[in-house]
Amino acid sequence: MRIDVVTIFPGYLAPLREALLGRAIGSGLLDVAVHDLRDWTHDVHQAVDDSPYGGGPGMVMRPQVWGDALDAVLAADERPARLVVPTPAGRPFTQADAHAYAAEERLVFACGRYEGIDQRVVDHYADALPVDEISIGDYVLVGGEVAVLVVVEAVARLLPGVLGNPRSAAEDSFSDGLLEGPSYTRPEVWRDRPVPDVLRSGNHGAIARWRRDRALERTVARRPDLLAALPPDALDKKDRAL
Ligand SMILES: Nc1cc(-c2ccc3ccn(Cc4ccc(CN5CCCCC5)cc4)c3c2)n[nH]1
Repeated sequence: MRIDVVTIFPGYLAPLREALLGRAIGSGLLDVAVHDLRDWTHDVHQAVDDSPYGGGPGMVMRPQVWGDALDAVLAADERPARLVVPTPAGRPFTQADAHAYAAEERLVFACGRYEGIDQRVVDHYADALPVDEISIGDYVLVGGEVAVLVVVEAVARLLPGVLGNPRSAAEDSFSDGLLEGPSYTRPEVWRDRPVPDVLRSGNHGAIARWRRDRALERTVARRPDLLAALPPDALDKKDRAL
């Protein structure tokens, strides 16, 4: 998979080259190119923003610079691409989106700053390729770069060969619609807190039941919306008895 990121702060994307993702890039599983939007400015001030039509706070990013940048970046590789534009006003990015993006040959991310990018940029490219305006949560960041780090990490870990232990991606929380329950490792007792006995019993049926119960309890307490979204047959009689 090829990933391109266009931003006025290329340094913000440096963490992509660390650790797991750094190894994925090194092993050729992932090809990441970060581009400085200002390379496509032509004025001495390298202006990328201007005042919003209709008034309002802050500045809006100019369409011309983004058009020149995205035309050049898209033309640099013939693989079909999906354009992903983080925004507070986007559709929520989910694990299902991460799986869908992991199947793409190429992702191009447009990182806005200020109050965002002139809407005509998204509208223009939506005539030529799939464009997603996505939010990573109901809070307002200063720009799209952190959202891109989140999305790239969620997608890259799903690529075959990137994770040392592929089972863990397959057994992600949300994969069965519930939050995952608590995890424990050695020592058996830590600061007078023992590991739950069932986990040391070797009784795999009882362990599976206990883990399911803890996942249900946690989901009820923290994410009742996930329960409501479960298909009707997702909870069995024992689940409902909890
Ligand atoms: N999930 C998520 C993604 C982002 C994100 C992504 C991309 C950009 C580009 C710029 N910013 C900053 C910014 C600040 C203020 C506004 C205006 N808006 C007015 C009404 C109330 C909400 C804010 C918009 C954009 C970005 C923020 N934040 N959170």
